[in-house]
Amino acid sequence: MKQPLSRETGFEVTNLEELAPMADYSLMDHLTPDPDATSDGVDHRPRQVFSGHYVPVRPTAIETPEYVAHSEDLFRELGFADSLAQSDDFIRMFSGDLSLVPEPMRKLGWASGYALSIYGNEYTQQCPFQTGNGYGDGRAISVLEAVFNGRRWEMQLKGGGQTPYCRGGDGRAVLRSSVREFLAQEHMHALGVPTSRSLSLYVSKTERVRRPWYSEGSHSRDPDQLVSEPVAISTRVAPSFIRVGQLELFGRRARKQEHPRAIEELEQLVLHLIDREYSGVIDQTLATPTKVVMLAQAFRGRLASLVANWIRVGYCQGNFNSDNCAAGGFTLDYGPFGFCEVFEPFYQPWTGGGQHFAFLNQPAAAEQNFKSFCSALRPLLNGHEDELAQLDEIQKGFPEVMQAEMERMWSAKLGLKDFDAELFRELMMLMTRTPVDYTIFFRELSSVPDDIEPLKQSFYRSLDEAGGADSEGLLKRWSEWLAKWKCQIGIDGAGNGSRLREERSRDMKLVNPKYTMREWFVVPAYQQAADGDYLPLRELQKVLNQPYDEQSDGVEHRYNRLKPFELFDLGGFSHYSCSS
Ligand SMILES: Nc1ncnc2c1ncn2[C@@H]1O[C@H](COP(=O)(O)OP(=O)(O)OP(=O)(O)O)[C@@H](O)[C@H]1O
Ligand SMILES: [Mg+2]
Repeated sequence: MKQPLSRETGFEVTNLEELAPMADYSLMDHLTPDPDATSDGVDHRPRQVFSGHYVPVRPTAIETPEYVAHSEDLFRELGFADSLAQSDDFIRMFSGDLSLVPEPMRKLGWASGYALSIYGNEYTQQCPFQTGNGYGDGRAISVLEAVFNGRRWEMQLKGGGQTPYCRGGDGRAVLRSSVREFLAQEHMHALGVPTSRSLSLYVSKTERVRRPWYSEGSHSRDPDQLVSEPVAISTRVAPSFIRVGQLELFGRRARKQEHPRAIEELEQLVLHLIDREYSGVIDQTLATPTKVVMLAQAFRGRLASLVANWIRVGYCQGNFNSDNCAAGGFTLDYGPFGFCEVFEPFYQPWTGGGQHFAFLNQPAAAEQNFKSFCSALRPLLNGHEDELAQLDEIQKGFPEVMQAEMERMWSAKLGLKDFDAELFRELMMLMTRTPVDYTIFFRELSSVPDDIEPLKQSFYRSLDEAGGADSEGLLKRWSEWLAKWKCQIGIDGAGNGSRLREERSRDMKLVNPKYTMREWFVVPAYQQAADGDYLPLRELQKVLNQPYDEQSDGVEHRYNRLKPFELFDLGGFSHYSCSS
């Protein structure tokens, strides 16, 4: 039976009245609001925001909201009863209507500005004013900060209507993209990858918007039609939503001395970040320059580990700009992402993304974001030569730290104590040339097979075919590789069922998931959800939330499968042009 986890309170939260006392808006109270914002928060026009950390905004509720799903795991962690997700006042709040929330909850949310760097290059033209002052949360609005079971969380609606940063966009998210983000966040959490979390998902029964998307069976790279889709609001949860891009906005303003409080606003934001994301590792009483150096060091470690984890589970972020890079070192912004099925080193599901954000280029993209992060901090170290030199060293050391994380990760995936570069290189070659399914291959390998027969389940072409399909002699090379690998993991000659072999297998299965979020499972789930049938989505949610478990035969039969050939190169399945 499920235990209520709310240890402090000893009961599960079943309605907003019980939740309200946990609200604590320290961000709104300690950071600076935009001085030009209207007090009622209904100023939704695109405009320039010159200073302040956030704009108070009233979300625009979606019409006739209906419950789609919530995260039972997160609800349990927060001490919420599952019934809360379908209670009227909770649905109202998390579908964007704050007008009736009980005090001390507030009827205003907040949106933040951020800057954009793409692969380390600063951009300002992406906002309608060409200054960068109109860029930020265009459709993300935080609505609550609260402390549950001793942990502080910020809750943010995605698709909650226009903000001053909307750049003329409608501020909405469609059900399709909301389902993808909702499922992916909890799947990543279950995979053990740091991420923003999913709280809830509500769809409008009547409100729709038009978005470019693919017609059925389209092989076009770009969407070939405009489709009308239901709007939805998903709520995501994290200790903070501070992005590298947000630090950059304030860093750039400080660097250019754009207004008299620019440096102070940068410092406030950095201290807030430390408080929210790094309080366990950075002592509050230290002087700011020391804190800044420690922050860079801590973020470097988290970012490198995060990206190594992405690669471990086959995740490609797709659009790893600085504004999609959370300063807390977790995954944020599930837009044009995808999970690698056929192993391709440069897998990139987003057609607009380019190779620099492709699967195995993510460590290099992370390095660029880290460079942007360090540049944003630098104004705080003006006149502190020692700390500046330390920051430079930390920045320079990124590739080495990243490489060490990658080697650790590959070693774990392969059950090795130490990284073996030659064994790894040969494997990459075989995986690419065969080619294999990334998830199925590593999971099958985790069973420590006697020969390559079980591994063939992951092959996307049958090398056994008559007619010279194996002209490169790959099967022989696979067998040789397997023998070498077994030798390296120390089970060469160890019989089936030997203790060592069992141990290796168990450890490898803890890092090599069996189930992954294949887009062709997700497409029918969001299509049926658009027709009002949410059961397929909830079934998929259950499967993806236990990715390392064997699960039932039925689940295995349906979900542990190679991508069907007819879905290759299909728009919306294999690639997408945008995500909104
Ligand atoms: N429909 C929309 N209306 C207003 N702004 C939008 C809309 N879609 C995207 N934006 C804004 O455009 C920018 C780039 O979009 P991107 O796809 O990176 O983010 P996103 O998916 O909206 O959100 P996030 O990064 O918050 O997860 C963001 O600042 C985003 O807020
Ligand atoms: Mg984004």
